Amino acid sequence: MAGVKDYVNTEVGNNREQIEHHVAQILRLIGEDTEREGLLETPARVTRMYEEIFAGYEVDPREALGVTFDENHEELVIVKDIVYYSQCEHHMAPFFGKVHIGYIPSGKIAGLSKFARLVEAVTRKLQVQERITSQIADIMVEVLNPHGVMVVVEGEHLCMCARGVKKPGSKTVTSGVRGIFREDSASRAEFLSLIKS
Ligand SMILES: Nc1nc2c(ncn2[C@@H]2O[C@H](COP(=O)(O)OP(=O)(O)OP(=O)(O)O)[C@@H](O)[C@H]2O)c(=O)[nH]1
Ligand SMILES: [Zn+2]
Repeated sequence: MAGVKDYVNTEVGNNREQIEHHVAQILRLIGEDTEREGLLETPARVTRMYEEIFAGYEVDPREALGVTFDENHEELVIVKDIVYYSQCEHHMAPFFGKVHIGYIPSGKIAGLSKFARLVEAVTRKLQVQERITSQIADIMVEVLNPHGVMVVVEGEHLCMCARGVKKPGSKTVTSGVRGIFREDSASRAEFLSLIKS
């Protein structure tokens, strides 16, 4: 499988010329001079950036988590502070932060790097934070069938900082809780205290 950085959106790659054309149009429409030196390469740069930041469309997130091992560890496993960058689907403005994933396996574990790959697969596209959170939790359940999953996502949304209500520093925190974590407040508390430590 390709490395996290190797994922590209081939749809963007196949439509490079058109995307560059439309980016140049937008530059003109906002009042820019597309012939000035600093902007000559900008449509091509934006297109290359789209190949990267929209690479999630090319990846099946279930496969990202794909390689699993049979193992008898039935205690809490946490992979925390997984940094993500995504784009809000309302404004196409970046939002970014950290994902914390905890699960209690029931015979099946995944390689640790695969959690970061799963996060890449669901965040590198137009998204809302709630959907990122529930997709990660649901795919964990589907692929690993664990006793429980808990996902916490922290996000800072530029559409709330740089424009609109202009509230820099405000953070959105979302959680997804599946299986045993729903009933067992002690497991939830253990997860929450460990992601803070
Ligand atoms: N629930 C949720 N809302 C989001 C997310 N990202 C952006 N938004 C919100 O999406 C909403 C879109 O609201 P609209 O009223 O259609 O758009 P708008 O006029 O640009 O809204 P303002 O941002 O309030 O100026 C805004 O309230 C954003 O803060 C997200 O990940 N989850
Ligand atoms: Zn937004």
